[in-house]
Amino acid sequence: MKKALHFGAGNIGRGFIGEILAKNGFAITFVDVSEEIIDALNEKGAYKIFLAGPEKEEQLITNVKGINNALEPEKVSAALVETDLVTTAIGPKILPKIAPLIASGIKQRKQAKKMRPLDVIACENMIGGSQFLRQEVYRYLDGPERAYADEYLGFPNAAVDRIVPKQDHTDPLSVTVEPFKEWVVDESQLKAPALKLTEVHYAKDLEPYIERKLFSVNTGHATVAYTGADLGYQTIKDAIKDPKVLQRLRAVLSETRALLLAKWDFSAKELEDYHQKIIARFENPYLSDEIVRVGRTPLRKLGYNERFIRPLRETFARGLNYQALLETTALIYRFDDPKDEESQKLASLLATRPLKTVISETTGLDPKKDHVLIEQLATCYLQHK
Ligand SMILES: NC(=O)c1ccc[n+]([C@@H]2O[C@H](COP(=O)([O-])OP(=O)(O)OC[C@H]3O[C@@H](n4cnc5c(N)ncnc54)[C@H](O)[C@@H]3O)[C@@H](O)[C@H]2O)c1
Ligand SMILES: O=P(O)(O)OC[C@@H](O)[C@@H](O)[C@H](O)[C@H](O)CO
Repeated sequence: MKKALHFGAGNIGRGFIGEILAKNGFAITFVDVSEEIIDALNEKGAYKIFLAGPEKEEQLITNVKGINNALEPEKVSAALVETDLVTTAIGPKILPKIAPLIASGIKQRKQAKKMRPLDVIACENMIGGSQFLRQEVYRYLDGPERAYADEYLGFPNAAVDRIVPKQDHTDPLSVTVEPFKEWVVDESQLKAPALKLTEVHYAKDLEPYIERKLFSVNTGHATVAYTGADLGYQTIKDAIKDPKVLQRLRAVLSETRALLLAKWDFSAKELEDYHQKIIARFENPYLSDEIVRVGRTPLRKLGYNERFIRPLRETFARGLNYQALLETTALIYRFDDPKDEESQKLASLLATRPLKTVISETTGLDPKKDHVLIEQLATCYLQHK
């Protein structure tokens, strides 16, 4: 049986990546720091996925086990020597933390003279996720190890799309997911094309796909979250029933749609259908997704290449409309989740530093070059009642 090593046994890891790997005949070793999940995987060797729809269809994923990388890091590198594929769904900020483990596995593969290709696919919500992981891994490799990795290791970028909310099953492994799913991998960066997965789309150029996904699903999702939070809602499905939220979502999607149309080879009809489908996904009555999950880590979401600042910069540069994006981005500074460290850090920055400095430092916008956007964001923030 083929072997996959997957980092991050959380919602999307079990609820999507695990499903596809299992369907493709892989035995999966999940790596995670959650003792509860890893122990349960090793005890049961299987888990269930439920589809959030009227039928509540279920699927059993078998041939799974786990390694706790906080307790047994050496087992992770040993597993990497024997694996046929590596995937991650762990969060962009955690990738640098697992890079040394992956590097150590690569060193051992080299020592064991494994002269066969291996792809490492980061399935995170970020542009260039696998290539970012590659950079982090290479920091721990010397010259000959880098040469080995150049020859045998691929880090193809990817875009993954399936809404998997926080779970409330009594069984820690069961996971409820939306029926929709899409996984796109950059074919040009594959080292082991013989291991192409069914139900995964391989694109010659991933950029249009990742931008379409991030600036539609994720910009839209976060728009519902931050607008909904501001109006006192707790869940995405409740927030989107409010006409003010839906109107803001439509306005934001129309702005990012104009940008995607200007940049890439999508047709207007294709993008309109895609956006309509996204709205229906957010409205799914069988899925309960909390606003605090979708709005989580607001400092990450304010990043220069992230779901708001990049479309803001690019619509601005192209003379396109960006008013709804601007108003929504300003709301991120008002998002308050006492359990979210980044939300609390943002509040403390706002309390102690000048507003425009905070905007510039949190978004990476340049006070000289991007002063118009910084001014406009500050005005939106201050005018908000
Ligand atoms: N949930 C979704 O709808 C969804 C959809 C598409 C993409 N994503 C992306 O997938 C990634 C994971 O999201 P998620 O929703 O599954 O989050 P999650 O919190 O459910 O899962 C993350 C897992 O990583 C584990 N983890 C954290 N630090 C670790 C470490 N140092 N070593 C090993 N394991 C560690 C956590 O214990 C957790 O089980 C994110 O990049 C997210 O943007 C999520
Ligand atoms: O995972 P984040 O924090 O980048 O974004 C939150 C949600 O928008 C996201 O997890 C979506 O549910 C997912 O990207 C759908 O494919």
